[in-house]
Amino acid sequence: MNILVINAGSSSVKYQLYDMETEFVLAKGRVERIGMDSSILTHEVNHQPEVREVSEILDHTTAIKKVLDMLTHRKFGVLRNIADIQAVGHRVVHGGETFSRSVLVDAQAKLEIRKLFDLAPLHNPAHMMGIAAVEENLPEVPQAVVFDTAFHQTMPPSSFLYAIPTVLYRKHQIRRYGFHGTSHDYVSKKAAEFLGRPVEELKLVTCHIGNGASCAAILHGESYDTSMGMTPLEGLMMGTRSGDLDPAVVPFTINKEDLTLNEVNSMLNKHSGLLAISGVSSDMREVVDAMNEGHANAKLAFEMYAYRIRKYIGAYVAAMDGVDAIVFTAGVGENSAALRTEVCKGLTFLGVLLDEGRNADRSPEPRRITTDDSRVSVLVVPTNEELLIARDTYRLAKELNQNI
Ligand SMILES: Nc1ncnc2c1ncn2[C@@H]1O[C@H](COP(=O)(O)OP(=O)(O)O)[C@@H](O)[C@H]1O
Ligand SMILES: CC(=O)OP(=O)(O)O
Ligand SMILES: [Mg+2]
Repeated sequence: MNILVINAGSSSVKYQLYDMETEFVLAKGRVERIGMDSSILTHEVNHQPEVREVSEILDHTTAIKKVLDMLTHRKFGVLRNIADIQAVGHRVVHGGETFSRSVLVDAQAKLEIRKLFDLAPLHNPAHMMGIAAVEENLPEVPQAVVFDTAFHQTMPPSSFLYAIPTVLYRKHQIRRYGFHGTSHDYVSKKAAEFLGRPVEELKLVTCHIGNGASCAAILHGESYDTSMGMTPLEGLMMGTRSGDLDPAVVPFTINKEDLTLNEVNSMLNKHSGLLAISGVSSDMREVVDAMNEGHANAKLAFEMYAYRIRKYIGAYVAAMDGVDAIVFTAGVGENSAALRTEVCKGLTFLGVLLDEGRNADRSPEPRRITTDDSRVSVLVVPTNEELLIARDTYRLAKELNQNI
C-alpha cells in the first residue's frame, strides 16, 4: 500500500510517499511560499533533490495538485497514476481534548478540528486546507489525521492545569496540551529498544530540539509532563519563540511600547528566542558559527538556549523521582554536538558522563553518547514523525478495508 504523508503549514506543504510493505520512502519534498509570487517545489527521489521553481501556487489545492503531478511525472515521478496512492495521512498540530489517538477523516473529525482553530490559529487552518485539497484531488482516497497533542493526553491534571480559575478550563479548555507528541512517542520507544528494556519500566526525558522545541517526562511509556502548553509558545527558548516568561510582560509591554495584543503575540512567536538574543539568526547553525567567530550575543543566546533545556531536564527528573536516560532528537538535538555538551555539562550531579568521541560521531542510528560507566545514559535518537503518521494511517486504512 502506498501512503502519502502531508504536513501542511500556513505557507508550505511537506510530503513523503511511503511504500508501507517495506516502509521505504519512495519520494519526498516540499512546496514553499504558497500564496506568494514565486513558490518553490523541491522534490527528492533516492536522495537526489530536484528543485523546480514554479511561480504562483496560490493555494493549498494547487500545491497538492502540483505534488501529485510531480509524483506521477514522466521523468521525476515514482507512480504511474495517482490512483496508486491508497491513503493519505496528515499531521495535525492541535487535537485538543477530543483526540487522544489518530482517526480517519470524516465530517465529525473535520468539525472537531475546525472547533480547535482558536487554539492553534497558525496551524490547524492550514491542516484543514490540506485535507480539503486532498478531498478535491483524490476524492476516493481515505485520509487519516495524526495529532501532535494526542500522546500527551495521558498527562495528569497536576501537569496539565494552569493555576488560574478553573472556570476557564471548564468553559474554554484553557489548559496545557503539549506538542511534538508523535516525536516524543517515537523516540521514547526507540530509546527503550536501544536500551533493551520495556518502555513500561523506564523513566525518560526526551528533548525534541528543532525549530520548535519541547522536553517531555516519559514515565513508564506515557507522557507525564511536557514543556509546551496550550500553544507551542510555552517552555523552552526556541528559534523565534520566547518560551516561558512572566505573563505580566505582555500587558506591561503593550502599555510601555504602545503595541497591540496581536503585535506582542507576533513578537513572542516570531521575533524572540535565538533570533532576538543573538541578533544573528533563528538557525542554530548560524548562531554556533557566529559564536565561534567571537560574537558575544550569539554565545549568550547559545548558553541561554542550553540552560533552559538543562533546567527542564532537572525538573523532569524530580517530577519522575529519577531518570534512566535522556534522549536528544530533531534538527538541533540530532546534529549539534556542541549544544548537547553545553546541556550535559550541568548534569554531572545526576551521574551523566559524556563521551566526547561518541558525542561527535554523526551516525544516523540511535546511539549512546555517555561513557559505559555513566550512571544515566544520554542517547541521540533520530526522530521520524512522518513514519509514525504513515504507520497510523496504514493501520486505519487497513481496518477500513476490512469493514467494507
Ligand atoms: N548541524 C546542525 N547544527 C546545529 N543545528 C542544526 C544543524 N542541522 C540543523 N540544525 C537546526 O535544526 C533546525 C530545524 O530543526 P527541525 O527539527 O528540522 O525543525 P522543524 O521541523 O521545526 O522545521 C534548524 O533551525 C537548525 O537550526
Ligand atoms: C508544534 C510545533 O512547534 O511544531 P514545529 O516544531 O514543527 O514548529
Ligand atoms: Mg518539526
